[in-house]
Amino acid sequence: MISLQRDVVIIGTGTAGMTAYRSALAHTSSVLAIEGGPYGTTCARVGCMPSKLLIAAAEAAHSAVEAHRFGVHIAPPRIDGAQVMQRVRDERDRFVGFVTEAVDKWPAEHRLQGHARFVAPGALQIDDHTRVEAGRIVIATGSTPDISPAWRQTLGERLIVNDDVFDWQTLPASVAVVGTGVIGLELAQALHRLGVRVRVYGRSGRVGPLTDPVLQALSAQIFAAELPMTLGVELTVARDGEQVLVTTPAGTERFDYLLAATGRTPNVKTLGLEHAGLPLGANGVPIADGNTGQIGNSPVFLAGDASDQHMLLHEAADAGRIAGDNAGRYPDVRVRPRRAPLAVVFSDPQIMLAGASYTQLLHQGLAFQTGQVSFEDQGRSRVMLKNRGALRVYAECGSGRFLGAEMIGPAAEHLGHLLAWSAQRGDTVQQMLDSPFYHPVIEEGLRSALRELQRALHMGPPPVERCLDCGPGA
Ligand SMILES: Cc1cc2nc3c(=O)[nH]c(=O)nc-3n(C[C@H](O)[C@H](O)[C@H](O)COP(=O)(O)OP(=O)(O)OC[C@H]3O[C@@H](n4cnc5c(N)ncnc54)[C@H](O)[C@@H]3O)c2cc1C
Ligand SMILES: NC(=O)c1ccc[n+]([C@@H]2O[C@H](COP(=O)([O-])OP(=O)(O)OC[C@H]3O[C@@H](n4cnc5c(N)ncnc54)[C@H](O)[C@@H]3O)[C@@H](O)[C@H]2O)c1
Repeated sequence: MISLQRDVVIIGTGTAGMTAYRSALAHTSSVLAIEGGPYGTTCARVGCMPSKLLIAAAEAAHSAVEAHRFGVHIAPPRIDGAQVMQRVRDERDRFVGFVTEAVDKWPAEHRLQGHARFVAPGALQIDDHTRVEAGRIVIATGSTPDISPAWRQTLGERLIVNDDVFDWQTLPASVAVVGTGVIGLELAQALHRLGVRVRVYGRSGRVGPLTDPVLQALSAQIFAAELPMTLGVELTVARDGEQVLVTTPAGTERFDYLLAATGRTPNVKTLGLEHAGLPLGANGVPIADGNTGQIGNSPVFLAGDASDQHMLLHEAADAGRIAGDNAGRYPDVRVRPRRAPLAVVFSDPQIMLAGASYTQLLHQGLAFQTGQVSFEDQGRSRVMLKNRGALRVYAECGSGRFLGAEMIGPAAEHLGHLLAWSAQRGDTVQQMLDSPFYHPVIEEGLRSALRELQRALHMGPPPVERCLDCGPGA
């Protein structure tokens, strides 16, 4: 057994671990980053990037199918599944290559491969080869898909998760997608548009992460119009040769695979936390301060998906930076306020939540008002035949301070940024309305929603129907 001592040890070299490493290095060169799996990060290997590559291929196919609505007639697209998956894997490998190149440049004494677990407070064992005494530790171990053990036993390799999809050599004929959260929605729609027979199964009637009941209902309606869905049911699964049978009260359907998109669990169960002397929550995850990453008063910090908070790339990067900096400077731990919340789903139409969500506002007990725009008749959206969905914006009564927004509709990834930036700056609705709006753009729809909001706050005139400065189509 090799014995090592380091000022700062980071467990996990995903996005959070890599930013933690760089931040800790600013304080000490005695840093060790331990990786139990392949280098390359979840985002690049099996997450954000390959999923967006698959979605991009699906968008290309869908544009061809929809072209006739413009009077442009092209033959139905022929989808070459092998070529689609080849591009997904090639581009994915390129992104992964950028990450592994960065890790390769780290000094060899800063890297160690193996699974880390606590054997005592401040002491880690890596597989059966190394023991490390650490002054400070950052836990950045990420998350893994929740999989029902019973389904795994019944279905064997016919039960798949996102990781498996991005290693396919070609597209299968059929997939049952279980879960109507972010991963389920993005992957089910992409596969459907690429010609795979898909059915989406949901335990609840909810589709996607929107919390505003008006938009949640619209989301369910929009996606159910395109995707075969069976919602609000418990299902049973069986295996028949190389096929999966999914049974609900609505009947039994046969698929090549069952894709579990039923949530993700922080990777903390095999960390030996019972030996770490840390305060743990009911779910077994250490209780950390979101603005410092510190777990209790200990020299141990938590970052990224492992914290079970905001499982998003930019949040993992920020949390890693904060945790690494504080681990490096410990005991001089500093508070780093977090950015305004922002989440985007890359479905069509896209979904976004910026600033406080509707549900958060209800829980906070703030007096707020709502403005809304439908994209059905919105000028630019209609021009592009992207006129589905709605945006709802929220602001505080009395001050007129913009608080947040939720949306399903065109260009939500871009509107989400504008709105998260406004929420972070603490803009008032009036300040937002005083900003420039070009014509004809989807942002004019935002202006209509803000005018309605300003009126609901009793801070502005009644909005003019079919407003003149918007040209035809608000
Ligand atoms: C399909 C999919 C699509 C996504 N799309 C988006 C998106 O579009 N936008 C977005 O913002 N987010 C997206 N996400 C979420 C985003 O990928 C994650 O939030 C982010 O990658 C988490 O980074 P992390 O550093 O916490 O974890 P990871 O990158 O998973 O890193 C954790 C590392 O710790 C290692 N590890 C675990 N346990 C140990 C141990 N005991 N010892 C040593 N090493 C260990 C693991 O091997 C891993 O390398 C997506 C996720 C998925 C699954
Ligand atoms: N665009 C993005 O930013 C993006 C994309 C993908 C993933 N992510 C991140 O990854 C996280 C995990 O995604 P996810 O989709 O796995 O989780 P999720 O929590 O978003 O959704 C899980 C869904 O599965 C359902 N479910 C759970 N058990 C079930 C069962 N037995 N039968 C039927 N339905 C069941 C839940 O009701 C829920 O709707 C996301 O919350 C997000 O933070 C982000």
